[in-house]
Amino acid sequence: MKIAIIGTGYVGLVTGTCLAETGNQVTCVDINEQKVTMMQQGQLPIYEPGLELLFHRNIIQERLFFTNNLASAIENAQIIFLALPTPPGENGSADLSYVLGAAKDIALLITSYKVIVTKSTVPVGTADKVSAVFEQYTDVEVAVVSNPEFLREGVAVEDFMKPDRIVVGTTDERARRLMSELYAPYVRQGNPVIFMDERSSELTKYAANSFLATKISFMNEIANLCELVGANVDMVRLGIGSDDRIGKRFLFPGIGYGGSCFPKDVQALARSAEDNQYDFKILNSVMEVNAIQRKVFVEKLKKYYGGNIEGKVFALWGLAFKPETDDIREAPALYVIDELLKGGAKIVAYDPEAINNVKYLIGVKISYADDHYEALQGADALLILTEWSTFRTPDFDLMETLLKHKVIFDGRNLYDLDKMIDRGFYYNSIGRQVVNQSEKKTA
Ligand SMILES: NC(=O)C1=CN([C@@H]2O[C@H](COP(=O)(O)OP(=O)(O)OC[C@H]3O[C@@H](n4cnc5c(N)ncnc54)[C@H](O)[C@@H]3O)[C@@H](O)[C@H]2O)C=CC1
Ligand SMILES: O=C(O)[C@H]1O[C@H](OP(=O)(O)OP(=O)(O)OC[C@H]2O[C@@H](n3ccc(=O)[nH]c3=O)[C@H](O)[C@@H]2O)[C@H](O)[C@@H](O)[C@@H]1O
Repeated sequence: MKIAIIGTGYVGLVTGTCLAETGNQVTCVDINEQKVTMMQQGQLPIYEPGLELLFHRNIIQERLFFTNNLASAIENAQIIFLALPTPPGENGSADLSYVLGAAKDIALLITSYKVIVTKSTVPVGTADKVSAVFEQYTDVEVAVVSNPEFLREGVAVEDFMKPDRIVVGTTDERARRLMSELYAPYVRQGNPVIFMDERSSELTKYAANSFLATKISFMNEIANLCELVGANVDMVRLGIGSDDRIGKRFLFPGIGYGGSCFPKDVQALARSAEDNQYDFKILNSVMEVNAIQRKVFVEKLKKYYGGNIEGKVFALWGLAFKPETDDIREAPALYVIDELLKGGAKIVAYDPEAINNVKYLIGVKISYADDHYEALQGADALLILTEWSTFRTPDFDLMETLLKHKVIFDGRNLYDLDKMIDRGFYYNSIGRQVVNQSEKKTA
């Protein structure tokens, strides 16, 4: 099939590459000329595990193309995917200007039937708005389909190639046939392509993200309670997760969810409920808990130093909002950095992939290390903010020689409490007892 993808961010580029992988002819369009030039030269603008191999293979085999010329990209395309940003707009509702603007541009160019697919996360009623744009600017027939994306950054290729499910919202029979054909190679193991109306499909996406965010905020509250009552959240997590009705996944407490989606999507759904005179109480609490969680982490740190962190040197392990990505959008690490700097502390940060994005964003206000051990040199404490696998089994002997004090604040619960007791580290994690309180004297 001939496909056009408008927008080559995390979603558009993964979608385009993975659709080319099953034999489709895919042209990706972006307004960012620098990005397009990079991709035309065979360079990936993002870090996403497993993407590089597929990206190069499909470029070499001439199934994957990049351009900033919308007209040439959509001319022969049967299906046009909109993978454009939907950032928080006024009052937190989704800003549809990218999506509706692109719809208008496309409407002014097309000369034959097209299936227009909204891959971006968009509020209920957007398919109708997009259809209205086409009705206004062209007489050519189109079917506007909602096809939300459920991939996770860091495992995006795997998620796209083997999705748990594919949701397609359409009432147009021709579009339904084309979408079934397009996705058939991805559901050969039997996972469903679930067809529904456009509105239900649009809401499904927000409901999924909001439910997952709710799970995380719930566990963060359980973790906070664990600290007060002397329970261990890891044990509670295992205890409840083995119940199939609850499930083992997405029960990890931490310093709050970040990323480009959960924060904006929970907010957008709450806003959308409000617009419909519905007070979505749970969502408001989910957001409140999430905002508090990163503050709790910084407060614990400050309390340890008697409220004064001025001149302290902190080694930060992890800057990305989650491991296996270079994405720092809404990363809790950015909040922590900001608060530490406000308190007069010094920071030496390390992240395997996100360091350049942080350098670009905040520059020389903090120092950067070339590896995680280098960051520890002379630091008063180590702060773990992203659970990269390279941090999981570090050389503790080496850490002891590098750190000025054996103090770790772990926002991701990477280490075993007994091990830290044996090692004599002051170890403060989430929802578990604080280990080796006596070490505090050394700080
Ligand atoms: N990042 C993720 O993991 C997921 C994102 N989504 C949703 O997918 C949508 C896109 O998200 P991302 O890929 O993260 O965004 P992104 O910000 O990484 O990429 C968007 C791309 O669109 C380009 N663009 C903007 N205006 C354009 C135009 N008029 N024509 C062509 N290109 C244009 C930008 O230059 C950029 O490269 C959002 O609605 C998001 O909520 C859904 C599932 C997962
Ligand atoms: O709409 C989107 O953009 C995507 O949002 C999330 O994917 P993503 O943001 O890439 O990453 P997640 O793995 O979901 O993690 C999000 C945040 O939650 C945090 N998290 C996750 C799981 C957990 O148990 N605890 C926890 O604190 C992570 O650290 C991270 O900050 C969803 O998982 C995807 O299904 C969805 O497509």
